[in-house]
This record gives sequence, structure tokens and C-alpha cells, in this order.
Amino acid sequence: MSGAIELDNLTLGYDGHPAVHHLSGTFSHGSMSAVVGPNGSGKSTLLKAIAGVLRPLEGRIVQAGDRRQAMAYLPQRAEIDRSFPADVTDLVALGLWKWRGLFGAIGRHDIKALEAALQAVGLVGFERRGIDTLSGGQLQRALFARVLLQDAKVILLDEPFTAIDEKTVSDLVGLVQRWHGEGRTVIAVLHDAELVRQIFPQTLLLARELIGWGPTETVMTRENLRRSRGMTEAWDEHAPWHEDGHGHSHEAAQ
Ligand SMILES: Nc1ncnc2c1ncn2[C@@H]1O[C@H](COP(=O)(O)OP(=O)(O)OP(=O)(O)O)[C@@H](O)[C@H]1O
Repeated sequence: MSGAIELDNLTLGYDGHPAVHHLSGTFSHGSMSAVVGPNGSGKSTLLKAIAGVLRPLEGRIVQAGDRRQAMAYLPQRAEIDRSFPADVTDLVALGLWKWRGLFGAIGRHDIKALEAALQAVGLVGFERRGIDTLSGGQLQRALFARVLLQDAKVILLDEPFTAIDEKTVSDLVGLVQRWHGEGRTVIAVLHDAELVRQIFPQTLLLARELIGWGPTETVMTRENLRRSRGMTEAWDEHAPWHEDGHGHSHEAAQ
């Protein structure tokens, strides 16, 4: 199935130094999984590898079908260059490039899809706003509209709900649930343990290696969370992560 992703003894890292060790397991087609763990435990590294922007040091990632067509990747917002002179329409229309090419003509059908995407994220009226003028929540809505346009079988989201207001979180959670309902495979890095328990049926708990992977209630146990903290603290003393999910900055304003 093209939406399934298998990790086969995967070791990931930078400049030859491993950051995440020996991951094996499968995200099944149509599953919706949270990737959780303390700061520095390797969550973003894993997502980058699945997205194909980081090459494994060892092992492999197996996905049937054409990966490029099949995947949408939303990096952490901090990685988006907001100084780039683009407006909301430019940013969202990038979701079409896999289908149209970077400078391909955008047809009437595409414009309709773009309008529908802006509508779905509540950004009608923001088409010509420069991305440097958007609040954090508005930017995240625009990035979700871009993912919508990509129409991908696999959707990778890196901390999609961190530091955005509650209304935006609830709207965007609705979109993620819609994608899940459409049979897409969703994998999201999250810091809010409560949200994970409420929304995500599957969880992968990382601490530089796999601590648990399976149904959320069997993985997010007190014992596993305690183990995961202990393991990353052994690597990095500055790795707080609390069961309430507020170890990471989680502001509620804009
Ligand atoms: N570009 C890079 N070059 C070198 N090391 C890196 C790079 N990116 C991440 N690392 C290291 O890899 C390890 C895992 O980092 P990663 O960003 O994947 O963790 P994370 O679980 O996503 O953390 P957080 O919750 O803080 O976002 C960390 O020790 C980090 O310092």
C-alpha cells in the first residue's frame, strides 16, 4: 500500500554522528500517529528522514509507490523563511508545484482548489497579505492550506500546534482528523501529551531510540514516559519533558 511506511533498522544522524538508533516498525496505510519524546530525542530528525531530506546513516525507509508525489511535509515553523517576499497565495500555491512544476501555469481548476484550501483554513481575504505580516497562527493556517493542495497520501507535520492560539489549534486539529478520515497516513510530532491521548490512535515514543510504538494508551504509560526522560537526560541534561506536555513552549497568544 502506498501510504504505508516501514522503518528497517534505521539509524539517523548528522555528520556521521548518530542521533537516533535502530528504529524498526511500520506506520500502516491510513494510520494516524503521534511522534513524542523529550527535547532532542530525535523526533524532527525522524520526520526529516521520512520526508527524504535526511539520508539514513544505516538501515532504510521503505515506501511503496512514488514518494515524491505521495508525501506532504510541514517543517517546524521556525524553519520557514518569513523574510522571503511572498504573499499568502504564493505560499499556498507552492502546494501545486509537484503537479504543475515550479513555473507551470496555474489553471482555473487550480485557482478553485486554492480558494477552497484558503476557505478550509479560514484565510479568505488574506490572499495578498505578505507572509512577513502574518501572526504565527495565520502562518500555520497558510501552511496547512499548502498541505491541503498537495493532496498527498502521507502527511508529515512537525509540531503543527506549538505556540499557536487555541482556536487555531482546534481548527487545524479538525483538518488533521479530516485527512485521517480520508484514509491518508498522518504522522505528527507533538509536545502536548493530552492532545496526543485525545486525538492520535497511534504513538511512537522516542528517546534517541524506540521506547514504545503502538496504540497510544499502551505507549503513553507513566513508566514509558519516565524511561524516555531518563534516557535522553543521560545524553543531555537540559532535556525536560513533562507528562502534561508543557515541557516545550506552548504559548496561547496571537
Ligand atoms: N542539523 C543538525 N546538525 C547536527 N545535529 C543536529 C542537527 N539537527 C538536530 N541535531 C541533533 O540531533 C538530536 C535530535 O534532534 P531533533 O531536532 O531531531 O530532536 P527533537 O526530538 O525534534 O527535539 P525538540 O523537541 O527539541 O524539537 C539533537 O541532539 C540535536 O542537537
